[in-house]
Amino acid sequence: MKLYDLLKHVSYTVVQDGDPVISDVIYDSRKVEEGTVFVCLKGYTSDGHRYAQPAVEKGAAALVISDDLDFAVPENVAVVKTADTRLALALMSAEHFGNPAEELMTVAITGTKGKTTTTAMIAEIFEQAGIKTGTIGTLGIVYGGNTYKTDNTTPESYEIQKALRAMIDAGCKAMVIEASSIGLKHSRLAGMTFDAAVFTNFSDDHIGGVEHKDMAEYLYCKSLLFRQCRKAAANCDDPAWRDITKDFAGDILTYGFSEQAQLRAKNDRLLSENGFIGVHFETEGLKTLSLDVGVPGKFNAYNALAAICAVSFFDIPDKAIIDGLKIAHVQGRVEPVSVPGSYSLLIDYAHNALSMENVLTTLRQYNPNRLITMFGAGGNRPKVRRFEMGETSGRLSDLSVITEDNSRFEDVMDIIEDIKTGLHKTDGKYVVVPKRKEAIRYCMLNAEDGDIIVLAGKGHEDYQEIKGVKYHMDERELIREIIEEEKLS
Ligand SMILES: CC(=O)N[C@H]1[C@@H](OP(=O)(O)OP(=O)(O)OC[C@H]2O[C@@H](n3ccc(=O)[nH]c3=O)[C@H](O)[C@@H]2O)O[C@H](CO)[C@@H](O)[C@@H]1O[C@H](C)C(=O)N[C@@H](C)C(=O)N[C@H](CCC(=O)O)C(=O)O
Ligand SMILES: Nc1ncnc2c1ncn2[C@@H]1O[C@H](COP(=O)(O)OP(=O)(O)OP(=O)(O)O)[C@@H](O)[C@H]1O
Repeated sequence: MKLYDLLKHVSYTVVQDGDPVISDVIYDSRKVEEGTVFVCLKGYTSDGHRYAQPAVEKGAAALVISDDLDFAVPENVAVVKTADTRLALALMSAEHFGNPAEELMTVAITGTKGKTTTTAMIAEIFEQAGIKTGTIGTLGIVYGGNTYKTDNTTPESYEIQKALRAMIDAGCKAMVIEASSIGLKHSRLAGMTFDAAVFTNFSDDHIGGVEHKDMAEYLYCKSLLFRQCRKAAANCDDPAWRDITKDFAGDILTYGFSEQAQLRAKNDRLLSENGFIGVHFETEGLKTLSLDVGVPGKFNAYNALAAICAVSFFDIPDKAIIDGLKIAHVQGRVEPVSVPGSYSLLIDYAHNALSMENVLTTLRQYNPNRLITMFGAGGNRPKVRRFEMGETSGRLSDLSVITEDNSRFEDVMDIIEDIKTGLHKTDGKYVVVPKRKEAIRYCMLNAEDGDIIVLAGKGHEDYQEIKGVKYHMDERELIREIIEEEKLS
C-alpha cells in the first residue's frame, strides 16, 4: 500500500515528500526492513525518534514523527509529522491490515476487575452459538485453539490489527478484547468502532508510576472506550458507570442486582454440587433466564450479567448463553478440572498471599467439607512471600499440602521450611509432599466428599523452572495421569 493511503485517516504535515509503496508498518527499529515505514513512538524508557537514523540505514522508506529529527534524512525517504504517533500507528495499522475489525463482530470490555473473566464468558457463549471467536487480553491472543503471548493486556495497536486479520484468516467471526485503561490512553484501540462495549466496575488500581496520574485520569481513560462503540452496556450498581459512559451517544443497557437495572439479577446463591463450583442466579427485565455459572463467587454473577448484555446486542439464542456460562472459565484461574469423586479440584494461579487470600476467601463462602490448598513458592524471590503464603494458607485452609513450585536455583526443602515458618504462626494443619505430582496424588487420594482442593501457583503455566531449565509440567496432564495410574473412576 502507498504511504499516503496508509495515512488516509491521520492528520499530518509533509516534512519530506514522497509516496513510496510500504511493505509493513514498524514501531521498533530492530524490526525495520527494506521498504517499511518506521513510526517513532515516544516511550517511557526511550524515544523512537532516537532510532529513526538506524531505521533509515536499515532501509525504511518513510518515517512518521512527532518531533524534529537531528539528522539529515536522505531525500528518498518520505517524512511526515503528526501530533500523536501512537494514534497514527493505530490508524495506519488498521489500514495496513484492511480494517479487520469491520469484518468481525467485536466486543470490548473495560473495568478494573472482571475483564478477563467476562471476555472468556462472552467467547464461550459465542462459541456455543457456533460463532468461532478470538480473544485478546491478559491471557494473550487466543484463537483456533492456540494462545500467543503478548506483553500487554491490551497489546500495541499494530499487534491487535495483525491478530484480527489472523483471526479472520483462521475462520473467526467474532473477537472479544480487554480494553485496559492504559491501552485506551495510548490509543492502542484507536481506529476501530466496536459493535459493543461493556463497563464492569471501577476501583482504585493502576495509579502511579508509569500508569495513571490519579483516579480522575484513570476514569477518563476508561471512558474513552464509549466514544468508539455502537452499543454499550454498564454495571449500574457501580456508581462510576454514568461518568464512564457519559460520552456514549446512544442509550446504555444497564445490568446489576438493583431495581434500576434493565437486566436484573435475583435469587443468587453459591453452588457447590458434585464437583461443580459456581453461582446460580436468575434474571429478569431484558431477559428471563435461570443460570448456573461455572466460576465461583458472587462477583461472577456480575461478570455473567456483563456477558449476557454484550451478547444480547447480537442474535444469540438463550440456550447458548445458558450453556456457555455453565462451562466458561479462565484458564488457570479457579479452573475446575473434572475428576471422579464428589469433591472439587481447582487449578489457580495464586502465587502470592494476596491472590491466595482472595481465592481462599471466595471458596470459604462455599462451606466446603474441607478446604485443601496445595502450593509451593518460587525460588530466588523474596522470602517474605513464602512466610506470607504459609500464614495465609494456614489461616484459611483446613489442610495445607506444601510442595515445590519454580524452585529455580534454590533447594526445594529450604523453600518449604520457609513456608512452614509462616504456617507455624497459625494452627493450620499441613503435610509436606515435595514432588508436585505426588502432592496432587496425595490430595486426590485423600479427598473426602464435599472437599474443595485448590492447586495453587501454576495456573495456566505448563512448565516448572528448576536450575535454569524449564521442564514441561501441566497440572491437567498430571491429574489425568494420576486418574489412570490409580485407576480412579
Ligand atoms: C509504560 C508502558 O505502558 N509502556 C508500554 C510502551 O512502552 P514504551 O513506550 O515505554 O517503550 P520504550 O521502551 O520507551 O520504547 C519507545 C519506542 O522506541 C522503540 N525502540 C526502542 C528500542 C530500540 O532499539 N528501537 C526502537 O525502535 C520501541 O519499540 C518503542 O516504539 O509501549 C509498549 C508497546 O506498546 C508497551 O508494551 C509498553 O507496555 C509495558 C510493557 C507495560 O508494562 N505497560 C503497562 C503499564 C500496561 O500497559 N498495562 C496495561 C494494563 C494491564 C492491566 O490491566 O493489568 C496493559 O494493557 O497491559
Ligand atoms: N466483577 C468483579 N468484581 C469484583 N472482583 C472481581 C470481578 N471479577 C473478578 N474479580 C476479581 O478479580 C480477579 C481478576 O479477575 P479478572 O482476571 O477477570 O479481571 P481483570 O479485569 O482481567 O483483572 P486484571 O486487570 O487484574 O488482570 C478475580 O480473581 C477476582 O478475585
